[in-house]
Amino acid sequence: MTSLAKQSPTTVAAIQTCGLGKVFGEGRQRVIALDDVSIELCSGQMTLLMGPSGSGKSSMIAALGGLQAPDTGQVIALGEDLWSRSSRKITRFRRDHCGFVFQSGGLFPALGARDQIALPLTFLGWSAAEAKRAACEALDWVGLADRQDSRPSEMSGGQNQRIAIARMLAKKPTLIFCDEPTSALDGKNGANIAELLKQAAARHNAMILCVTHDERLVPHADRILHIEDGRITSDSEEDKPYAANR
Ligand SMILES: Nc1ncnc2c1ncn2[C@@H]1O[C@H](COP(=O)(O)OP(=O)(O)OP(=O)(O)O)[C@@H](O)[C@H]1O
Repeated sequence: MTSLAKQSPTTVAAIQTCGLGKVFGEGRQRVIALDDVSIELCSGQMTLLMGPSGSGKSSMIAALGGLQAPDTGQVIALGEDLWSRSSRKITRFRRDHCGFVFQSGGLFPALGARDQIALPLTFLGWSAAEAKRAACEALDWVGLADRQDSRPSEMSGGQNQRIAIARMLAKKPTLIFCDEPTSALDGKNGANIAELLKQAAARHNAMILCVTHDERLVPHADRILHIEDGRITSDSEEDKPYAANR
């Protein structure tokens, strides 16, 4: 486990897990999805979580992002014991602090880009004017300020994924979880998305945990974790002196 003592003054543990475990099924169907996972993930860093199919990557995002409770262990998120809270408080925590990006952006087919971003913000209680302003800012940030009214069908896969990222970033989440955000994209668009995420981590001092099979993301990452059979098998921060990673 990365010790807090090794962190530079600007990196703060956004999430710590201790002995995280998750099991599905019983008897011969029993699968250990997470096996005694203890890690710390820092604000301002983009960490890749890599591993073979079925190794536990999505289970990890689900446990850390307040989507699915682990069976054992703790998730300390932003200093609070996430899974000891009521489900209502966990939902509020996700809404207030977490951003998610998945393989297909999950955009609304009928909405233009600005409304894709603004509408969910109004559901969070933002005024229409605030939401519109934040949406325009987010579109500018991902380089699509000139496509405010374009619908998903009028844009490329890479552009739609940038909109999905803008939508996630608009509410300025502190904890960002991505599941295969580049797998549907070609090399250039994949690199573009990776760079946007990395800049987001730095600019908003957010923690980003990104599940991927995509080796092309490796050069953009601050840290790489490998997982197999639910256990963390390597951590780039443990493999070399901490200072060498800066
Ligand atoms: N709801 C579920 N019911 C039963 N088994 C499950 C469930 N969710 C996950 N598993 C099992 O837990 C293990 C870990 O699954 P998980 O989805 O976390 O892996 P993954 O690394 O994300 O896989 P992939 O890269 O294929 O998406 C797998 O063996 C999977 O079959």
